Amino acid sequence: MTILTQILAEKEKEVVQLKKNYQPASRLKDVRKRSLYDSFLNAEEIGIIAEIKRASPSRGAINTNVNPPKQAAQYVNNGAGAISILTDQPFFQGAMSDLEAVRNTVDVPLLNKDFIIDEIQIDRAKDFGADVILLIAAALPEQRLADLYKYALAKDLEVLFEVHNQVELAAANEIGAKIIGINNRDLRTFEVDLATTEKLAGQVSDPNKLLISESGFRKREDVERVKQAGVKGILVGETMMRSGNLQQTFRDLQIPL
Ligand SMILES: O=P(O)(O)OC[C@@H](O)[C@@H](O)c1c[nH]c2ccccc12
Repeated sequence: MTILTQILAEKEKEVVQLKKNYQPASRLKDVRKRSLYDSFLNAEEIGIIAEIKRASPSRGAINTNVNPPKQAAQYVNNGAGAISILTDQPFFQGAMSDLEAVRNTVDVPLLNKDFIIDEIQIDRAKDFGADVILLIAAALPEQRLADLYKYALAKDLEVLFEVHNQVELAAANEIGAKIIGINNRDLRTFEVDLATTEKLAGQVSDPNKLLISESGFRKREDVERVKQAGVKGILVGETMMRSGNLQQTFRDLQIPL
């Protein structure tokens, strides 16, 4: 059984509980919409989505003492264009309350990073302050992805549609995803290879698609590589969470387009 399968099995249980217990109610103090698409598509620099990730199945504990709103504020002060908040608890030690806390601290677009398999998780993401949700092509059949995509749009959320190979990229196009995340990490094997972005980004010619490269960014040359491939943004987790000098880390990774 792959890790993705294990995570999805846990999500099934979480969704059962949510359907029993979750009382939909917006917690938003500031309802203004923050668009990842608009802010990244025509930017003059590579956009950086900095992630809050305490731990992960592939890397174990990363930074379990993080204070999410404080960390998010530092990300934004150093130039992050958006923040990703991992809210999965069993595998990543995140929480929905992290998202809410960050929402009340910074004003950039927020991505709720989780394994979404059901509409109720989208309702909850919206309630807790997400502007963008993640849909992982590898997690669900295409018809289900299409349904969830539509549901999110109807709730005025944006979707980062995550792909890792050509079949998944074809699904993204079929569904009409405007923001495509190319994950350099294979969620089945954990192997990270920036060539994934090089291969897949070259197959997207529509200038109205916003391409984001995800995972494995450590140094400037990594960003140069995916910039050549045509992406407008990068998603950086571990390097941010381990950085002892965020100003320096952002200086290294932020390059003009
Ligand atoms: O820590 P990294 O290598 O910078 O990766 C960040 C991000 O791309 C990664 O956390 C991620 C990409 N897709 C996901 C799906 C679920 C959970 C996590 C992820």
